[in-house]
Amino acid sequence: MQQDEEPPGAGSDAGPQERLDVARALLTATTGLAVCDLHGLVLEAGDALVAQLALDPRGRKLGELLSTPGSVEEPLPVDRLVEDLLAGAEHVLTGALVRRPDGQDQHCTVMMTLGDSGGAGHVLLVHVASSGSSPRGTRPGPGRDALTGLRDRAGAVADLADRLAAGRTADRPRLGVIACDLDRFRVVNDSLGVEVGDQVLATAAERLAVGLRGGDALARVGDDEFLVVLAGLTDEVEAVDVAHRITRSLAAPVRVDGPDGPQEVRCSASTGLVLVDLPVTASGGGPGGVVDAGTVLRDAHTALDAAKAAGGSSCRVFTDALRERADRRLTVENDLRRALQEGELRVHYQPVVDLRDGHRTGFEALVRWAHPRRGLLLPEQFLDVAEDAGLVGLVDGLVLEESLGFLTRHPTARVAVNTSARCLDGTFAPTVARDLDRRGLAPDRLTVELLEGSLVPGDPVTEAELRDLAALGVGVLIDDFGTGYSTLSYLRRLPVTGLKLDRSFVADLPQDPGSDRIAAAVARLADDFGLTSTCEGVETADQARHLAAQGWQSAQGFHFGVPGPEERWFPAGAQGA
Ligand SMILES: Nc1nc2c(ncn2[C@@H]2O[C@H](COP(=O)(O)OP(=O)(O)OP(=O)(O)O)[C@@H](O)[C@H]2O)c(=O)[nH]1
Repeated sequence: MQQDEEPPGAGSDAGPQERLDVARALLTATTGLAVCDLHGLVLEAGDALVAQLALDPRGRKLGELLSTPGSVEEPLPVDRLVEDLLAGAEHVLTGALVRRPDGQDQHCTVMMTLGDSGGAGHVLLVHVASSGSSPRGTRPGPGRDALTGLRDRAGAVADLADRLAAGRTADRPRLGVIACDLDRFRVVNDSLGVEVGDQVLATAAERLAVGLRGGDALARVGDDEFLVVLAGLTDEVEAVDVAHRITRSLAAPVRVDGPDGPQEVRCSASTGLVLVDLPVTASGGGPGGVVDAGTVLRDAHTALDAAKAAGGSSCRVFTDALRERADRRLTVENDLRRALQEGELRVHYQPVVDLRDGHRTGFEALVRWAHPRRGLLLPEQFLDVAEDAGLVGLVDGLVLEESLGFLTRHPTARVAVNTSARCLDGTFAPTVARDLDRRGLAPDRLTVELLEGSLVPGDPVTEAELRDLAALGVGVLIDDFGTGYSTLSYLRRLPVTGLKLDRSFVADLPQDPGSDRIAAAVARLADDFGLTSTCEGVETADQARHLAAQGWQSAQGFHFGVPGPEERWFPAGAQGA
């Protein structure tokens, strides 16, 4: 990683917020201070640094005392960092290992600035902020993550359990535990390679370390997941502030050494915070009752899931209401797994008509759950749970299979199926091609509808899947058009064949002038791009006439027919569209 070329947060172009964050980190961290000459020779050292290093560093070179985070053998490249400062950077910031003579190496964050020695030129001001240590030191090995040098999951859980068992003290009544996970990190790996992914992970670890105070701990507990334990909290606001600061600092671009040279990568993170009232005694019984590490981690995760569900790059604090919601989701998830096995999911079909003459051009396939107790459930009552639980592939696969059967039984029909972008994992297009071929179906009788908001811009796997589908002749339609983000860039980049206007722009037609202008503009856009145009949620003849006059080609909605089972459209023995 090029972390020493210009470390994250370094440079004279650091924004005011970032400078404030750095200043705050220094004020709150257990910081060792040293004054060095420009070759890194330590001239003066504070007591905290002497304690951190377990020796008196005066007269020694920084490179002997500090190494790069990944390798204890590799001295911190002090000369390079000083060069950045001399070139104008306000400060440089990097992760490092403190190499202690007792072998108890410590992960730390080093910040350097230039100071004025008062006539004798510049000196180097060095701040070494400790970011947690291991009983066995930070050399990658058991209990340590090899990439970042941080504690691994097992080490983090053991540390948390120890802290909970130790209970509260007057100045440490609470713990704050933050689960932090990078957003859509897979895309970085897939598009730029795992080496760049590693650089992003290492930078995230460094940025997290900067925000730590004495006694706090940081660990890498999963692929792209970190755990921060904030010790000695008296105030809830303090913890929320740290969580927000982490979210903000990770949202800043990361400079990496990419396949085509240096570049910036953006990979935000979501955070979930849980506040734990520590028990009065080791056996529990304090205001928070008995708390175990597993429960705390589960609650932090529940908050993290809520932050992810809010779209990422955000922070959520755990509450009992979140727990109840998570429990309810788990119940629905288990029920859905059973329903999939017992064949309770059904496909209904809603007609799509040509707006010019009202003839039926095809159907949209819509999943329903014939729940034994709750009746017929609509997709919005269970699909988000299916997405979260990784079941959406099974649901979409079932709808696709049923729809292909429908096309086989009704040779002139066309059908559009909804597909989660999550299913575009490299296997979708080949599966569709094989299934169409097996049934002898023309590909242009099938359209795949993708929710605009579920598409990840720039994901090469998704883009390749869409290209393969389009090359096959399958329609690719952006559903709920106008509600997601990066819409226009999709039209430019992706082989989309059609747009479906979201029902929210249809609901207030023809009276609402805003909806009217949007609908008209999107119709023109579709026309200009040579795309098919469909509107959904058409409920009145007035709306249908208005949309037809704007140039929309086709429509669906209660005005033309509510979704129903196959038999409604094709009574026994009937065929065709
Ligand atoms: N570069 C790199 N990648 C890793 C490492 N360990 C795991 N990964 C990858 O990290 C990715 C983790 O992705 P997920 O957490 O499933 O998903 P995500 O893309 O971050 O999506 P969300 O968390 O839902 O926002 C996977 O692609 C793993 O292969 C590692 O040490 N280095």
